[in-house]
Amino acid sequence: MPDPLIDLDAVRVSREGRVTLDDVSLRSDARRIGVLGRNGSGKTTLARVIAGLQEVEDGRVRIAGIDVARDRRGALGAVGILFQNPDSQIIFPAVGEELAFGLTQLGAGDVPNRVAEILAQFGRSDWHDAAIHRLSQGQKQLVCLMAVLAMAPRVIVLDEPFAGLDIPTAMHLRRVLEGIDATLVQITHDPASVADYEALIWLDGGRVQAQGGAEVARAYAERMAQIGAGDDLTHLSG
Ligand SMILES: Nc1ncnc2c1ncn2[C@@H]1O[C@H](COP(=O)(O)OP(=O)(O)OP(=O)(O)O)[C@@H](O)[C@H]1O
Repeated sequence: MPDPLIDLDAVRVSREGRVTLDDVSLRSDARRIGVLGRNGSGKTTLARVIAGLQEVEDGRVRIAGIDVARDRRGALGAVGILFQNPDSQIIFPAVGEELAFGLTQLGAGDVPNRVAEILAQFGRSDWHDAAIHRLSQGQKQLVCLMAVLAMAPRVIVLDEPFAGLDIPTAMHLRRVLEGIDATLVQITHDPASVADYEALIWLDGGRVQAQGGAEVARAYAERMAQIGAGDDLTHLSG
C-alpha cells in the first residue's frame, strides 16, 4: 500500500522542556481532516509539525512523501498553512510582494504573471500595490489565503483562521476553501465545524485521546459539555 498523503508516526515534540505532543500518529488520505482539542492541547503544535515549521524530537513526518521540516522547498508545494492571526504570517508591506515571496521560494516560473492571476481570480487586481497594513483583518486573511493558493499545495492546514472574522467574511473564505482541490486539515475546538469530516483526531494534553470519524466529534462535544457544566477550573492551570 502506498504511503498516505499525511503520514505522522509516533511524533513527539517538546517546547521549552515541556512535552507538547507525545506519541501522536496520524496516517490519512482523507480530504477533510479535523483536529479537535481544548486550549493548550497541542493543536497548533501539530499544525506546525504538519506544515514543517516545527521539528520533531522523535517520530517521523511525511507529507506527500516529503520530510517537510528538512526539505523546506518541497514543503512549500506540499503544504500551506493559515494562522488565526494574519499578522503573524505577513512579511512584506505590499500585497504583490507578499504573494510573490512564496512563489519565488518555491522556484516557480513567471512569478509576476502568477501573482496577477491569483489577484484576478479573486477580483482584487487593484490590490497589487496596496499597503497591507491598511487592510482589515478579513482582507489580510484573504491575502494569506491567496498566497497559499498561489502555491497550489496538496494540503492546507487551517489553524482557526476565521475565528476573528465577521460571519459573511468567514463564510465567504470558507466557501472558497471548500471549493478548492486540496486536502484540508482544520484545527478547532468546535466539534460542530468538523462534524461531517471523514477523519478526526482529538488531542488532550498533547496525546491522542481518540481518533476516527463522526463518533469522535460526538464524544468530544459530550465531554466538553460535561466539563463546562462543572465549576472546577483546575483544568485551566498550566
Ligand atoms: N512557543 C512556545 N514555547 C513553549 N511552549 C509553548 C509554545 N507554544 C505553545 N507552547 C505550549 O505548548 C502547549 C500546547 O500549545 P498549543 O498552542 O499547541 O495548543 P493549542 O491546542 O493550539 O491551544 P490553543 O487552542 O489555546 O491555541 C501548551 O502547554 C503551550 O503552553
